[in-house]
Amino acid sequence: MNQAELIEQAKIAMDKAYVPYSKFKVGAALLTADGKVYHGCNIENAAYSMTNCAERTALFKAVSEGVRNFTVLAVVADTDRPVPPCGACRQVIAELCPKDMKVVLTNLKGDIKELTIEELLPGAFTPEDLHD
Ligand SMILES: O=c1ccn([C@H]2C[C@H](O)[C@@H](CO)O2)c(=O)[nH]1
Ligand SMILES: [Zn+2]
Repeated sequence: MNQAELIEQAKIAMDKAYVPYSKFKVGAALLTADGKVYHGCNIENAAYSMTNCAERTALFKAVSEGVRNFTVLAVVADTDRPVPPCGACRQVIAELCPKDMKVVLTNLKGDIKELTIEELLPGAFTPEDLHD
């Protein structure tokens, strides 16, 4: 699957967003080395802080199926600039994805920004920091 196709998958995921409070839909599509795609959307809650972002929804779905061989994560929203993942998602991406994995940020106008998670969250706290 190429990048344009993965972005289309993220848009399909975006349509599923449950956003009665913010009305701000976000979609994510996470590609694995064997070509599987995990969709994620943001899922809000009346207890606002329980909201789960699109990026973490996709990652948690995959990890809950024992899948970790991620190669690209695409994220889309109707933003002026390519949608930047929040700090919480950056931390979770840093934990679960390879340092050099491509994160493709985009918007509905077709602007695209490609970054690695190392660039999105330099010097992240990682599992290695827990060891002696
Ligand atoms: O990268 C982002 C940024 C925001 N949101 C969600 C959280 C909330 O539901 C809404 C507004 O912040 O957008 C995401 O899912 N991903
Ligand atoms: Zn987030």
